[in-house]
Amino acid sequence: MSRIDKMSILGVRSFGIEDKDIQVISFFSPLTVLVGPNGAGKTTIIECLRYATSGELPPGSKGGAFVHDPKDAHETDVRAQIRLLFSDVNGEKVTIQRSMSCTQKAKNYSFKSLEQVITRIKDGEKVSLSSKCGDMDREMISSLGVSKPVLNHVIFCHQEESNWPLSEGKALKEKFDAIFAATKYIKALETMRQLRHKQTQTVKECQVELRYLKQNKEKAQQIRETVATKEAQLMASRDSVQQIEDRITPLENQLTDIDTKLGKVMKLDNDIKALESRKKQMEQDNKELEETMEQVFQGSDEQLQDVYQNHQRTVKQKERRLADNQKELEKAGRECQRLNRVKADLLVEQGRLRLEADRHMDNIMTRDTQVRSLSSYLGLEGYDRPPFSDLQLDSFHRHVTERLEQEKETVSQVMAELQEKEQRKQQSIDDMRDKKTGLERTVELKRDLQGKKQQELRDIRAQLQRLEGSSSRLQELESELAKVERELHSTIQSSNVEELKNEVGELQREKTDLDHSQRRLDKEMEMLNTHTTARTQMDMLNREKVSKQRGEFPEKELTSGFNLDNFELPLPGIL
Ligand SMILES: Nc1ncnc2c1ncn2[C@@H]1O[C@H](COP(=O)(O)OP(=O)(O)OP(=O)(O)O)[C@@H](O)[C@H]1O
Repeated sequence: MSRIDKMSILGVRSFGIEDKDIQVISFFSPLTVLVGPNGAGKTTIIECLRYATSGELPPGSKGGAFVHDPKDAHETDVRAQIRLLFSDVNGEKVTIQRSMSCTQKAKNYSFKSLEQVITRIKDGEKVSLSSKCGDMDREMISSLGVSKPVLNHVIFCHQEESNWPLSEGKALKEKFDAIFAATKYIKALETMRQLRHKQTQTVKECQVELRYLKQNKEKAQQIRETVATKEAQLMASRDSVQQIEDRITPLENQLTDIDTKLGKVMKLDNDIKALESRKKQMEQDNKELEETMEQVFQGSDEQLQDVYQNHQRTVKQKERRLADNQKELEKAGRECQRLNRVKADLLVEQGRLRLEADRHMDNIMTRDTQVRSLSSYLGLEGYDRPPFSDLQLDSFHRHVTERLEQEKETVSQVMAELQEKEQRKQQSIDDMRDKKTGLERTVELKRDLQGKKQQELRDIRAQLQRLEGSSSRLQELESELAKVERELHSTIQSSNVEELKNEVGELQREKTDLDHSQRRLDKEMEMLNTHTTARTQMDMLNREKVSKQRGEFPEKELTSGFNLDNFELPLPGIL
């Protein structure tokens, strides 16, 4: 069984933040009783025990209320630390240290959970485990052998939450479920049920698959047997094929011999047939010769042989002549073809030339017409009746060339004159352009001057308007001044110089005062003008307001006028 030995507290709630403020509480067996007046810190000790063991902060202290108030400590940043020494379920000594900080911000506090360290003594050496809160809480639960809900709701139940056994059914059940870890069992049971369901499903699927696999296996067996039979058949067939092939080879050789012999036989047969037909032909020729023969040669065989040879020579000569003649005939035929082609080309050329001749005639006629018209235009005589001879044409050409030269000269003269004129015009255009630029610049300057003058005029008008108000007062003052000056004059005449000087000084001072008052009055006038404008605006706004209340004006008109937000009220006492 685990047991808590000691706990030190620093910077939690009313516990101080300095090292000297560390409080160490020792716990006794079998019972420790905390006694003290209200606000002494009993609850804080229980809260610290709860936080150290389960990592749970007291209710309502998330914003840093669990840490000593930085305002009380006159610090911006306060650190708190709780250390707990306890024996774990195995009786080994374990220390847990949890730290927090609270920083004072402009409006609130910021709470931060800092380092968490568990230290054990293993084989005489200290082993520290620094880890995140979640891991630390799990480690504490396994070390203490008590679940978190038991720590929070039973052992270190906060006094503010101590009446949870009286809470309503659902919350109570949840608490009990958490304390007795029933939720875990329910979850485990649910998980087991789901697992069982899944496994049953898997078994069913596996059984179905097994059936299929068995069928497949039987099929595979059958196929394997069939394959073996077929392979044996194939082997047997291969042997028989080999045997047949062995027998076929000599037969093929024999067949080749037979083919060769058959070819020879057929050739001989053809020879026989040819000889027979030749024999028949010769017999027939013989017969024909016998029939056509007029007289039978009566000489000897040698004579016949001579005659025959002579005849043969004559025949050969004739054959040669025939061949020569045929060659010549072929040559003549080729020449004839070539000549025909030449004839065709010549015919084409003839047609083309005829066409050209026609065109030439047309050109001549056109030329003559043009010569006639040009001669009449140029006033040349002797070119009225075409056709014209070469002589006539030459003289016409000469005349025309002369006239052309004359015209060219005239044109060049005219061109020179025109160029001269153009240069003069260009010069005058340039002058005009310069003048125009100068005038434009002058106009611009005048316009600027006009603008400035207009501005000045506006200023003067404004000044005049301002002065108009005070002009009457000015007139009064001027008349007063004139009166005073008259008085001064009369007094100078009637008084001595010293008195007069004094009086003059006084009057000058008075004048200065009057000047001041005049300026002040001017300012007042200006102000009055401003206020009059403001009043007019105010009246307008009031009128608009009244009209709006009556619903006379449309929305647009109401919003497009003065903005009431920007409107400044006139100075009090003036209006
Ligand atoms: N954040 C804080 N900073 C400084 N002091 C605090 C802070 N929070 C509470 N305190 C002070 O700590 C004390 C509270 O102590 P605690 O509630 O533990 O006393 P208690 O002995 O349990 O009192 P009770 O008998 O009334 O329950 C009060 O004096 C309170 O003013």
